[in-house]
Amino acid sequence: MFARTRLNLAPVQFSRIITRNNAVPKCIRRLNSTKSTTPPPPPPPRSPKGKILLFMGVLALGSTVAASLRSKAEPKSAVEPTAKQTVAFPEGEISVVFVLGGPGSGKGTQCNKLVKERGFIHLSAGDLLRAEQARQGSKYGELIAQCIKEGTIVPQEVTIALLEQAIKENHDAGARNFLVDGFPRKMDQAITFEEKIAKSAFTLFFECPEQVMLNRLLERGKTSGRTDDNIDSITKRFRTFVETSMPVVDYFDKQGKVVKLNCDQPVDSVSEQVKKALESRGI
Ligand SMILES: Nc1ncnc2c1ncn2[C@@H]1O[C@H](COP(=O)(O)OP(=O)(O)OP(=O)(O)O)[C@@H](O)[C@H]1O
Ligand SMILES: O=c1ccn([C@@H]2O[C@H](COP(=O)(O)O)[C@@H](O)[C@H]2O)c(=O)[nH]1
Repeated sequence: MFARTRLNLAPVQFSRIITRNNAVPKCIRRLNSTKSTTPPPPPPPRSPKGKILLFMGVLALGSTVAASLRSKAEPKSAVEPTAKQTVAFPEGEISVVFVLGGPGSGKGTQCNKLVKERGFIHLSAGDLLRAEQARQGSKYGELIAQCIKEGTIVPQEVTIALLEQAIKENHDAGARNFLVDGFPRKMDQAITFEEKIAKSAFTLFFECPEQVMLNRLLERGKTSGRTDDNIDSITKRFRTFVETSMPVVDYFDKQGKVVKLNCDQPVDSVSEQVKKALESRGI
C-alpha cells in the first residue's frame, strides 16, 4: 500500500513541561529571618521637620521594596511556551477515523470492506508493528515481538512514528481519508496523536461479547500464524483492552466523538452499521 522506509523516530517530539521553583524568593526569606540579637540603640531626639522627612523616606523605601518583591514573587505560568506546537496535518487537511474494539471484534474485516467500497486508506497499528518487527535491522523488533505476545502496548513513540510515516507517504500520494485501526490503545497515544499528527473526526467503536471474540480469534488462530492468537495471549489482550484501551473510548465518548456498533452480527449487518455511522458524521 505504501513504500516502507526505515523507522525514524524524529518526527514525534514530546513537549517538555518546565516547572518553576515556586519557593519563596531568597530575598524574602532573608528579610523574614533577619533577627537582631543586640537591642536597638535608643532613637535620637527628632524635630517635627525631621520626623516628616523620615516618614517620607520610609514610605519611598517601602514602596520600592514592595514593588521589587512583587515582581519577584509573581507566579509565572507552569508551562512556558518554548517552541510553537504544530500539528503535522491541520484540521481539514486529512480525515482520520479511529477504529477501536476488542481483539477479534471484526475491525480489520470492516476496514478492508471500506477500502474496497469507499477508497479509504486502512492503517492497522498492529500490522505496522508486525511489519516493523519483521524488518531486518529494526532495533524495535524484539520489543515489539514481546509486547504482541504479552498483549501489552508498545511504547507510543514507536507506533506513532510508524503511523505518521504511513500517513505522510499516503498523503503525498494524494490520499485524504484514513481509517486508523486498533489505535489509540492507550491514553498517552490518544493525546500525543491528536496534538502532533491530526485530530480524529470520530471513533468507530466495535462492541462485541468476549466469548464471541474468543471463538473468532481461536478460529483465526488455526491459520493466521499470529503469535498472539492463542488462549494465553488472548486472555492477556482482553485484560489490556479493558484496563488500558477502554479509557480511551470513554475519553472520546465524553467529547461526543464515538459511534458504537453492535458487532455480534453477521459481517454484512455490521457493514450496514458502519456505513450509517460514516454518513451520520458526513464522511
Ligand atoms: N461479523 C463477523 N461475524 C463472524 N466472524 C467475523 C465477523 N467479523 C470478523 N469475523 C472473523 O473474526 C476474526 C477476527 O476478525 P478481525 O481480524 O476483523 O478482527 P479484529 O478486530 O481486527 O482483530 P484484531 O484486533 O485481533 O486484529 C476473523 O477471522 C474474521 O474473519
Ligand atoms: O497501538 C497499538 C496497536 C497494537 N499494539 C500491539 O499489537 C498487538 C496486535 O494488535 P492488533 O490490533 O490486534 O493487530 C496488540 O495486542 C499490541 O500488543 C500496540 O502495542 N499498540
